[in-house]
Order: sequence, then structure tokens, then C-alpha cells
Amino acid sequence: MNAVLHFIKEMHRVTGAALYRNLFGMVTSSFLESIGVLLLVPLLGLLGLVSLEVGGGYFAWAAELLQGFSPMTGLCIVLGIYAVTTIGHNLIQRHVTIRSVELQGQFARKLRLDAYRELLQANWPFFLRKRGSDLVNTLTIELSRVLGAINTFLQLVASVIFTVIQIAIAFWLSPSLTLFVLICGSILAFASRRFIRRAKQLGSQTSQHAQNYMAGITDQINGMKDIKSNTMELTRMEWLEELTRNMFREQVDYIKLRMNSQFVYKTSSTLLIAAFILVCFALFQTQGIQLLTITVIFARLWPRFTSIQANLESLSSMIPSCRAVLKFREECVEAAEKSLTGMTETRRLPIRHEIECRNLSFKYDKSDNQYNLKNIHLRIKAHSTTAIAGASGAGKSTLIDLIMGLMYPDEGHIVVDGEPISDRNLLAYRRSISYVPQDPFLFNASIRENMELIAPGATEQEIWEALEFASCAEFVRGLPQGLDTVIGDRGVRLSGGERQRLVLARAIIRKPSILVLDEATSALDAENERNIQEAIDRLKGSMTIIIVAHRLSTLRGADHVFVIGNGQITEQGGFEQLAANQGGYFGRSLQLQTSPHASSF
Ligand SMILES: Nc1ncnc2c1ncn2[C@@H]1O[C@H](COP(=O)(O)OP(=O)(O)OP(=O)(O)O)[C@@H](O)[C@H]1O
Repeated sequence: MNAVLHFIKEMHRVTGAALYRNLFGMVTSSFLESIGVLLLVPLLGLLGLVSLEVGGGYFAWAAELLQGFSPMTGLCIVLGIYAVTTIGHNLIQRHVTIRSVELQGQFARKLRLDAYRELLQANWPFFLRKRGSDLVNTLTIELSRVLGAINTFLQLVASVIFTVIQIAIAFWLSPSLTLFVLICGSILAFASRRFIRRAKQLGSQTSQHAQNYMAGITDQINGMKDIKSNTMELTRMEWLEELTRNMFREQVDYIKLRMNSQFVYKTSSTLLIAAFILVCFALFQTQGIQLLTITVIFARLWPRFTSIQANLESLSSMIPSCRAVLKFREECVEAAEKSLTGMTETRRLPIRHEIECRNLSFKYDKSDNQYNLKNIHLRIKAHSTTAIAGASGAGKSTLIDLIMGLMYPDEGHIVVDGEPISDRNLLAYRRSISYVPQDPFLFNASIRENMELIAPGATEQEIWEALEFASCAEFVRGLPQGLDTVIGDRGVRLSGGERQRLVLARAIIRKPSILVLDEATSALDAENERNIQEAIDRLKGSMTIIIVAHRLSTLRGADHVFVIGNGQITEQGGFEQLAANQGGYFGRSLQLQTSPHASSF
């Protein structure tokens, strides 16, 4: 329940006193509604169906009040009160419902914005640890369930307040009978605790199933080509059949639980009323008016108990989602990049002299003794072109991530022009970098929008220059709507090479100080690779370029090459110098790749 209260407190911070005013409105509306039922008795008295003279309490009071009027005037008064209270109830309910949606919508928006902001501010290692589909699940399904829990909680509070008022009215009508109903209700509530416990268990299962469903479907849609080409359709269907069977079972279990608990409450109400009326009539010769009182009290009070029980079960089933969202947010905050400047940073860190990796050591698994990078010491001169080579798994991408400030080294520092990169200048440093990865990502938007996302305010001419530069102007001109052509999800309607060239154009339009190309030409054919190579050559001297490539011949234009082996620098020097050393990894690999019998590397 603490998790739910946490969100209620947050909601209170957003809505202020409006939340309480709305709660008060809910209670008033229910109260006015119940007056309609209380008017039933004087109405029946006026119509001569029951005698108001007997019974004492409320009935005597009503009879006394109406005594001074003619039956017609009395009827008009009662009907008038009925009309005013019912219209009042409807008006308040209308206002309260609209206001509830506004308040909850306001909070939902704030919750979504906060959760996404916290996610965006989390550091890169956080994303390496998490499954993407779990994050999607938390930000969509679990978050909606949190909003559902808040709605249920507010209904529950209104219900409890209203029930207290009902109990007070019931006491006024008949204290002994109300006490009896309360004792029966408490016994039943105590006996029904297991319904609430079970609802919570089922809620945990719902969360787990939703997470598995989202993870599985996301993975499989991303890997559809693998599934189809390796004919895995049947096994995938079997997976979904099993999962949906469990989901179905759990949904039926939940509805059975709800219905069982409602059945218990409703049946016990029927049996209690029947038994009570029988006992009253047989033993105490009770009058019709008192029997009516019993029915009115049961009719008003018992449904409140039933609805409180239903709300409690529903709330319990949503508690696991509240916990999940809370945990997600705590983890995001824990992993936040503690940059003092926040997301609004617009400064860029100019690189005037050099970037230095000063004795960097890093390991992914902090509990492990083994480092993935150990004692890396290198200098990258400003405006130079630096290549990083090495076998697969040697640590090249890890080094690039450290150089870009996406991860912090466990030991050592990244130093730019003598100043270590820290929380103070991290975002400004990152704004001066453009990165082109091996698996380029494009937004599902037009080419123009993709370019403007990274360089807001870029002119048409600047966009075309960047496209020209990355050898993609020609194919963009050939698209049906040119720059305004929408490229599909992750740019799938483009070939791998076209995507990579577009991402390069996008990187260049930002006019970065540092351009990082991580296997950026791996998807290109020989001609486009040469075009890009020439484009990169043209950039030489205007910015600091860092290239990672397996195809070593593409590093020919580099001023300096570092070779990584098992997390350490094993060779460094000019391209020709390393190529000439046949005893080293670089020379040997280059020889293998360029020999006429070279297999794909
Ligand atoms: N997220 C991660 N969690 C744990 N270990 C990782 C993670 N990413 C990489 N590693 C490990 O760190 C080492 C270096 O990986 P890295 O990706 O930097 O190598 P690489 O040289 O870029 O390889 P490739 O050329 O195949 O991309 C490898 O042993 C790898 O298994």
C-alpha cells in the first residue's frame, strides 16, 4: 500500500487542494443521492401506505414535520426536496466527474513526463543492464495500471467517507440494527481477507505476464527475419499459446475471485435480511415500518461494504504495478547522470588541443576481478583522424563509449585540453560529438525531420549539403517526396547502406568537433564505401575523427592507429608503420584481408 500512497502524495503535489475538494464533491453527491432513499418513507406515509405514527426516531420526526400541512402540501414538499436533492446530486456528479478526469489527466501527464525524463537522464550503463521491452512495458502497461490504482484508491476513500455518513444516518434510524449490521459486516470483512491476498498474488502474475508478453513480442518482431528464414514460426506460436493460456487462466481466476467475493457479500446480505426480518416478526411482533427500516438500512449499508471490498481487491491487484513503476523510477534516479546543467545544456566544449585517455580501466561487472579495459593511455590530437582496430571483443566499442562520456571509467580519466570530463562539463562535451554506429537508427519520420531533430533550424541548403557530403543526395532526390519522404520504422524501407549514409549526413549536419564512426561503413558496397571514404577524407583537418573498423584498409587515411587486444593497447603508430610489422595483429590481419584468397573478416 505504501507504493500507492507514494503516488497519491505525488498527485496531491500536482493538484493541491483541488483533490480534496473533488473528494468532498464525490461524498456530497452520494449523500444527496441517499436522501432520495430516505424520502421514500415519508412519501409512503403521505400516500397512506405505511403509518408514520409508530416507530419513533426519524419516522416520528418526519410525521411531526408533515403534520402541520395538508397531505397535498406535504407531498409537494417531499417531492420538492426529492427533486432538489436529485438534481443537486446530478449537477455535482457531472462537475466532479469532469474535474476527476482533469485532475487525473493532469497527474497522468506529469507522471509520464517525469518517468520519461528520469529515463532519459539515466546513464548508459543503466540501459545496458535493462531489457528494452521491460522499459517499454513499465512506461506503458504498468504506468496505466498505476493510474488505475490511483483512480480506485480515490473511489475507495470516497466510498469509506460516504459509508461513515451512511452509518451515522443508520444509527439515527436504528442504533441496535446498525450495530448488528456493522458486526456482521466486520466478521465478513475479516473472513474475506484471503480474497484481497489472492487479488494481490494475481496482480503480480498479471505484471509478470505482461512483461513476458512485451519482451517476447518485441524480440520476435525485431528478429522476424531470423524467425522466417530459420522456419521458427511453429516454436514461436507454441510460446505464445503457452503464455496466452496462462494469461487467460489468470484473468478467469481474477474474475472468479471478484465474483466469489461479491457472491459471498450479496448472499450473506440476503440471508441476514431474511433471518433478521423473520426473528423480528416472530419474536417481537415488529411493525411494518420497522421492517421497512431494516430493509432501508441493509439496502444502503451493505452495498457500501460490497463496493469497498471490490475496490480493495482491485487496488490489491494493482499494487505490484505501483511497486514496479516506483522501483523503475528509483533505479533511473540512482543511475542519473549527475550533470549540473541538465538536459537544457546548449554549450559545446570546443576541442583545441587534444583528448587524452589517462590510464583508463573499466569493467562491466563491478564484482568481477577481470577488467574489460586495463590501463589505456592514449592521446588523440584535435583535428586529427585516429583509428582504433582490434579483434572482435577486444574492447573497441567499450573504449569508444568511454571516450564519448557514455560510461565512466572505474579508474583514470578522459581529459580534454587538460580538463577532466566530469558532471560539470559532460553534457557540453557530448554535444560536441556526433556518433555514427554500426546499426544506424533513424526515427520513423521524414528525412527532413530526421535531420532537423539533430540540427534544429537547419536550412534546406544545409540539409542538401550534408546529404551531398554523405553521398546520399542522389537517392533522396529519387524518393517520391524527396526530403519529405517518411522513412519506415528504424528506416526499414531503406537499404542498410542508404541508412548508414543518411545517419552519416545527420551526424555531419551538426558540425561536431568530434566525429565517431563505429563500423560506419560496414553495410556499404565498395563504391559507396569509397564515396564515404572520400567524404571523410574531405573532413580531415576540420574536426577530430575517430574511426573503428574491422576492414583495416579503410583506415589508410588515419593519422594514427591504436590496436586493442584483450582490453589493452597492443600496438600503435602510423598506418604504414603498423602494416609493415608482419609480427603484429594489424600487419597480419591486413595481409589476410587484402590477400587474393581473403575470406570475409
Ligand atoms: N553490456 C555489456 N555487459 C557485459 N560485458 C560486455 C558488455 N558489452 C561488452 N562486453 C564485454 O566487453 C568486452 C569488450 O567488448 P566490446 O564490445 O567493447 O568489443 P569490440 O572490440 O567492440 O567487439 P566487436 O568488434 O565485436 O564489436 C567483451 O568481452 C564483451 O563481452
